Amino acid sequence: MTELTQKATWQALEQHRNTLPHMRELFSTEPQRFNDMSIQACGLLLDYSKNRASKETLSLLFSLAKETQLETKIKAMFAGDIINNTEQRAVLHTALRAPADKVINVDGNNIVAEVQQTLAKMGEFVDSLTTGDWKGYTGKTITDVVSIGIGGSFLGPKIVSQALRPYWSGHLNCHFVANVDGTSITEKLKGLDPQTTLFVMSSKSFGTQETLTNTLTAKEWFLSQGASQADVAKHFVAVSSNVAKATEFGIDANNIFPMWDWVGGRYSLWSAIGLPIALLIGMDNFRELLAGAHEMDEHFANTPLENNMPVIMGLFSLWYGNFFNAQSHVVLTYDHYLRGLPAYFQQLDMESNGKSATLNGTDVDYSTGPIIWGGEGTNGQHAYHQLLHQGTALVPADFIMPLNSHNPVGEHHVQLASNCFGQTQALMQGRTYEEALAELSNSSLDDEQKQLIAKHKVMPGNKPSNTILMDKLTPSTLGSLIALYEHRTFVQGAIWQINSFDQWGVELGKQLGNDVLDRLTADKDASELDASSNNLINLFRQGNI
Ligand SMILES: O=P(O)(O)OC[C@H]1O[C@H](O)[C@H](O)[C@@H](O)[C@@H]1O
Repeated sequence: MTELTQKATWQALEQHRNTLPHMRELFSTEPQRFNDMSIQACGLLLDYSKNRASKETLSLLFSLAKETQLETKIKAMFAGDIINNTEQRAVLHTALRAPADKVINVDGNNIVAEVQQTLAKMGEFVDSLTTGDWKGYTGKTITDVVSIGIGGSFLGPKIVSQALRPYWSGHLNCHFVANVDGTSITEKLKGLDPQTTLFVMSSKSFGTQETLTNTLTAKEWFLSQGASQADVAKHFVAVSSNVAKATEFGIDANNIFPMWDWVGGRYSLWSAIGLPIALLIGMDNFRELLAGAHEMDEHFANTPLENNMPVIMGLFSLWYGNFFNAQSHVVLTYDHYLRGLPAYFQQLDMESNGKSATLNGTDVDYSTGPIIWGGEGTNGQHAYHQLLHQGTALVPADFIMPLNSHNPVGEHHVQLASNCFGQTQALMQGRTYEEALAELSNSSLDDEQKQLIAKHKVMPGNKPSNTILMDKLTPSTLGSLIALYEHRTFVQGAIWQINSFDQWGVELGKQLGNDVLDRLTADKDASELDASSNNLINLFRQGNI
């Protein structure tokens, strides 16, 4: 057994789990529950009252957080300690949104100054593109930006740009290419004019196969349409921590925006990786996004655990994963602009906390990161909510909704809100057999049929959810919301004593993929591989089944 599961508090939580009454009962005996179990910070309200928790639960969970030195670990992250121990790196995405006068030293350099310089460089670039000063090789204004990147160098900019659609301020449009599947770039390039298209190649390492291949294809397309090699500088810029490699690739050194190894890919939208966002919403709004995230950083770093939003959310997720065997967590956004957020949180959390070894290499004997999934309300209500309500798996849910819509047409928003709140209520209270039977009292069914149908209409309830509200979706509230989930991920990783900032699990597939590529392209024999891989390779070479 690991130290964590041996802790008296851990064991007390295990005992305590079975003593909790149904949430219906908790609500009926605690009229103050919403007041006691909701907090406001950074433009967000978190209602966590619809959780399987009493005062004792909370007190045990906070004790666990304290005993696992969560507060010390939070301080260590903000101070730039080398908390990513397997890569010997600091973890400082928070420095990307720190105020300009803050000093955070890494290896003797004040990184906040470097961050500010890069933001200024981004600002100049955004200005020159949005004013139309930056011209393409035939003197035309740039109208389209194609962002090429994958993983953390793709999803953040894409989802945030989508979420902040009401803030797009200029004439630019932005397209995203990530997958190495040639269809992705081919379809994106259709209809684009090389004279008015600019490519932003985003790769922290500048070594990612998909991004290099897509950029080469983009460059070939560009050159094949009449542009010359000398014109590339006006149409290709890069964001990378590997400036040398980017220059070698042919990107003009003046057009490379730096990032740093103390920013993890999935935490990097706040850096120059966010350039596509800034191009669409303007630099002032981009700075608002950073300010919102910074506000959440301050809240996380300085608020006692008991009132700390990311801590509370992290602890509840751990509560269900470790003590109720919940294997997944659903994020339900009741806002069409936020429809991509579940995928973003999926990348953030699953790449961070999908680990099985503790920091010192011991195997864990408890669940770590859950499967994060989700979608847009109300669509999901007509699909997978059935399982949330009556399935055998326990799936804790987060409901996210702005109180005011950017598109207040007719009755839409009030209907959206009624669905959102109605769902959390149904999950919590459920429907008993007696209630279901009573609902059928006026039907023409005979008693036997009524009893059968009533049985199928029973909903156990007691299904946990958090509700997160904001006045309106703005760059600032979105910044706070994303930072909230970043820190929630940190809280869980810290208690589980895992490294939330490396991703060794993605390496083997890449390595073997490269080996397979050799076998597919160089006709290298594959018979020494397992029979399945060997046959699949042969079928691909053959080109038909
Ligand atoms: O930005 P890059 O170096 O191109 O990396 C792109 C992505 O690929 C890697 O395999 C990781 O799984 C991601 O964390 C990373 O964001």
